Amino acid sequence: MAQPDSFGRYRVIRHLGSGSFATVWLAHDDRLDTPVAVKVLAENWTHQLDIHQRFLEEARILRQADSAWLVRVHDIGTLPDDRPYFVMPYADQGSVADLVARGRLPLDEALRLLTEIGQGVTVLHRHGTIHRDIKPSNVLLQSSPVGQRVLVADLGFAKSIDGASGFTAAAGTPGYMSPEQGSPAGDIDVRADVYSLGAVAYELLTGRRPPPPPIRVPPGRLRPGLPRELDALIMSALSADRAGRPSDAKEFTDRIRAIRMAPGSRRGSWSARLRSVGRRTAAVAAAAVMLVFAATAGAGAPGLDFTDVRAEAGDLRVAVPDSWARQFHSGRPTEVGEGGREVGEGLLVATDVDAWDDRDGAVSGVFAALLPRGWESEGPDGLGALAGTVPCASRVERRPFADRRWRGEVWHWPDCAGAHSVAVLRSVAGGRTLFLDIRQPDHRPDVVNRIIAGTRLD
Ligand SMILES: Nc1ncnc2c1ncn2[C@@H]1O[C@H](COP(=O)(O)OP(=O)(O)OP(=O)(O)O)[C@@H](O)[C@H]1O
Repeated sequence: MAQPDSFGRYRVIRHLGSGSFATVWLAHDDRLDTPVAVKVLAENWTHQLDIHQRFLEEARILRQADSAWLVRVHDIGTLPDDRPYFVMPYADQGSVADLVARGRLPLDEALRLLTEIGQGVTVLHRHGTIHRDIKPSNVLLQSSPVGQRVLVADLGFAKSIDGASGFTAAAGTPGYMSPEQGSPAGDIDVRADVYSLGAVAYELLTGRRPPPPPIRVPPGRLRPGLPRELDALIMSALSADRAGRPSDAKEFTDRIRAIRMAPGSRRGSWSARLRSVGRRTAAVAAAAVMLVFAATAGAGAPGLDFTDVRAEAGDLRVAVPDSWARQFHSGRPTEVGEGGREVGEGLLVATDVDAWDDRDGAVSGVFAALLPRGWESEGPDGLGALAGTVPCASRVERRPFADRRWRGEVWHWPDCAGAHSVAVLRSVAGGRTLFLDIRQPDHRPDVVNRIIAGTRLD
C-alpha cells in the first residue's frame, strides 16, 4: 500500500493499521500543530454504497456523541477518488489489547479500565446505539496531562437500538460476541454489549478470552482472590440467556465501580481486607478495638519514642513510633490474601489508615497479623510466598532476623515508594506465626528491628 502525502490539510506520517473496511494513518495537523489519526475507507469498498454509508455513520455517531470516553471525530473529508475519511485524536499508547499482551494487570488497574470502557459504552447506549464489537483492540489509550485516557473506538458494526430488533446480520468478533449476535435471525439489544463487556472483563482479569458459552469456569478460578461479587457479575454478564445479564452498560459499570470502591478491593492485600472486614463489622467491633496505649522507651531506635498498641480483645501487641500511632483498625477477618487464606487477629496502626494502600508512599505504619495455626508447618517457600504478596515490582533484599521472641526473615523493597518491609516470623516459644508489613517514607532498618522486637503476644 503506497503511503499518501496528505489527506486534505493532514500531512501523513505513517501507517497505523488496517481493519476490515478501513486504513488508519498517523498524520500531523500543521495548522493546529497536533498529531491526528485519519481513518480512510479501504479502496476495495469505494463503490460499495452500504459500506460507504456505514463508514459515514460511524463518524456521525462519534461526532454526535462527542464524549470524553469515545474517540472524538474532529473533521471529515472526501478524497479525489471519492473515498471518505475522518480525523480523530491520535491514541499514542496503543490499545487495551497491547496492555493485556504485556502481562497480568493488577486488580485495581483492570477495574479502572473496565469502569472507563463501561462509561464509553454507556454513552453509546444513551445515544441509542449498540456497539456490537467491544473488545480490547477496539479500546484505545491516549496520554493526557491528567493521566491516561481510555477511548472506546471502532463503531464499524454499530447499530441503532431502534433498528436492531428483527433481522440483523451476524456481526462481531468470536470470543467477545454474544450468542444472539452469531445468529442471523437473532434480534439484539444493548445486552449484547453487556456480554462483550463481561468477555473483556474476563480477559483483563485472567489474561484469557472466555471460551464459547455456556461458560463454566469463573475468572476467580483462574485468578484466585478476586472479590466474589466481581466473579458473580462477570458470570452474569456472560450468561448465554440475556435475561440473566445486567440490563445495560450503565448497570454493569455501576456495579464494577462499586466493587472497585469497596474498601477491600483496592488491593488484594491482607491489610486492605482486614480494614474492609473491620468496617463492615464496625458496630460489633467497636468495643473490641479499644486500644491500649503505653509509652515505651525508644531503645534500639535512637531519636524515636515508641508506643505499645493492642486491641483490647486480642493478645497481639505492637510497638510503633509515637508519631505513627494516629489511626488504627483491628479485627478478625476470614479469607484474606491472594489465595483467600484465613488470618487470625490483625492490627493496622498508621498515620493515615485510609491512605495505607495509596502508592505514593506517604504513610508510615505497621500492619500485624497472626496467621492461623497450621502455618508453623509451612516450609520456607510457603512463608516466602506470603511475604511476596505485598505487591511491589522492584528488587527485594532479604535478611534473617532472630531475637529472644522471634525468628524468621525480613524482606525489604528499597525502590518502592514508602520503603516497604515485610517480616514473617515464628515465635521462639512455638505455636504462632506473625506477619508484619511495615511502611515508612524514609527507610530505617533499626526502626524495623525495634518494631519486631516490640511485637508481643500477651
Ligand atoms: N485514533 C487512533 N489512534 C491510534 N491508532 C488508531 C486510532 N484509530 C484506529 N487506530 C488503529 O488503527 C488500526 C485499524 O483500526 P480499525 O478501527 O480500522 O480496525 P480494527 O479495529 O483493527 O479492525 P476491525 O475494524 O476489522 O475490527 C488498529 O490497529 C487501531 O488500533
